[in-house]
Amino acid sequence: MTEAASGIRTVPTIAELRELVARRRADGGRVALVPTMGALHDGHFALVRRARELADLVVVSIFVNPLQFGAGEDLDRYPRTFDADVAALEALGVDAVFAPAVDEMYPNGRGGTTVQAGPVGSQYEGASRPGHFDGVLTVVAKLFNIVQPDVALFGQKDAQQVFLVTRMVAELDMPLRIEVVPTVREHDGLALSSRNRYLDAGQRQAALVLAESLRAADAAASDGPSELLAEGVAAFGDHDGVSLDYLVVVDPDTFLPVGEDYRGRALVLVAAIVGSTRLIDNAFVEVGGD
Ligand SMILES: Nc1ncnc2c1ncn2[C@@H]1O[C@H](COP(=O)(O)OP(=O)(O)OP(=O)(O)O)[C@@H](O)[C@H]1O
Ligand SMILES: CC(C)(CO)[C@@H](O)C(=O)[O-]
Ligand code: BAL
Repeated sequence: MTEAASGIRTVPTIAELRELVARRRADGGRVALVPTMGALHDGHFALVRRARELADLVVVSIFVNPLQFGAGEDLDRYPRTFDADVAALEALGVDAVFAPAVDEMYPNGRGGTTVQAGPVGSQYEGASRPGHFDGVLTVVAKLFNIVQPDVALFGQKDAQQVFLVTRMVAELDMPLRIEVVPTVREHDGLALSSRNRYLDAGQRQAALVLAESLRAADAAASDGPSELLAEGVAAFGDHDGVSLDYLVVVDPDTFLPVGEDYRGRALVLVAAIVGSTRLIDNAFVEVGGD
């Protein structure tokens, strides 16, 4: 374990992290966990700031989890900016960075015990990334067991992840609260994402179509689900180098697509490939008027 002057610690092992958390918990302190894959940006920092408000001890995990990447995905080239990440977290008053090696988390490799995300886990993101959410829930469950936080924070940008993690916590009776933080955007509406680094200037501009499609869907929401979807999809019309993966409107309570008679609050999910980079975004809308 290494300790900087201000007291941030980078902890590579489960045993050391458990010890550190147990010491603070013995003083009656509340513990918050912010799980990340590093390459931190202002979206992550919003989670960390909220964690700082909620807890006495803030743990940020940085772990690029191989279990949630499919064959041919960007596991090897996923951006890694560890020193800058730790410096930024130190400035935000984070107490500990849990940064385990892959062997520390999966000493028996792949093929061990995993959490199954269920049917919603194979829809939308899960349809394009088979096994992704089993990998996410498995590592998140491990992190919850290791840190045993009072609260864990997740970003609304990964809406399906939020839904599945919240449902896992409820269905497996995990004793913690999930706090969801709104999506942080660039001034022009692009949702911050570590994968935005893959975009060149032209692709960065083209990527605005995701947020535009959500705005178009919102503007048509009062007319009903099919109008909303038609307008959202139409926004992709003339964007070269962008291919729409899915645009769907779901009931936030079930994550199932809404029927044509649906009225009320709904969630529009969009995913598109810009160049070779897969990006996602989402927005709440009021179907059928306010
Ligand atoms: N723009 C954002 N606003 C709010 N939270 C975010 C944002 N981007 C990421 N997060 C949240 O930060 C946490 C860690 O996410 P992760 O490390 O995968 O970053 P990411 O930017 O989503 O990366 P990726 O490019 O892999 O999607 C997740 O809970 C995620 O939802
Ligand atoms: C929650 C998470 C850190 C699990 O690896 C990851 O899916 C992410 O960064 O959103
Ligand atoms: N932001 C979710 C993690 C992933 O894309 O693998």
